[in-house]
Amino acid sequence: MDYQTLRHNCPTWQDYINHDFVNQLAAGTLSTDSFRHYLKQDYLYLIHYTRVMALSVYKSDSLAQMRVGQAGINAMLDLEIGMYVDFCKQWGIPLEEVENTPESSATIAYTRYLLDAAMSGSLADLYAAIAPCLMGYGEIGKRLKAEGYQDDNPYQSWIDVFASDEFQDVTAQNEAHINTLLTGATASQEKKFQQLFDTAARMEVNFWQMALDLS
Ligand SMILES: Cc1ncc(CO)c(N)n1
Repeated sequence: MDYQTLRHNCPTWQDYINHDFVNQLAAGTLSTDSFRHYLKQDYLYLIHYTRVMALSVYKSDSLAQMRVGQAGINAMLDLEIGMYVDFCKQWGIPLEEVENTPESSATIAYTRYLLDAAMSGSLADLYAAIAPCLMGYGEIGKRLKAEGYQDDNPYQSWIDVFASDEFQDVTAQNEAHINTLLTGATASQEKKFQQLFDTAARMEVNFWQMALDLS
């Protein structure tokens, strides 16, 4: 089994990648309220996600596996969370306000699901569960870049992070890593990988919808 098989078999993948939130953001027409809501919830999400990445280091057997986890942690803390901190500055949102925002149900469901999968499963299970997150945003960044950018898009720096060579390098490294981890799995292990992947992708759709609904 490999990453492309998981992606291909996932029933909600296209709903995730082509969600209205993403298309409105790319067109620059997304309401600022929705983006603000997303910004705060995604910041909270990324804190938990980084903890999952740290668990990937804990579950690693080799230095090479640990380094993949390390690159993921760096991408979160330096690239993604760094970008949100900049957005907060630019939009006049104090960081304490973000950190004290109550988590939405969609945020709690997704982050705790990932943490549980990471804690209770194998390293391969962990990567099957986090693959939609990292790989999906990489795919979105690549697509938006290929489609060409709108002038004066207030959300351009969000797109730039996911379209950047740095982020694309991390996703390419992760795809290779996932493929190695999934190789030689038994049928029951493959079933579990797909379930983890599909559930996470479903939660990604809910996450975009939460931002559009301000829920
Ligand atoms: C909900 C969600 N999924 C994926 C990413 C990409 O890391 C993100 N920032 N937020």
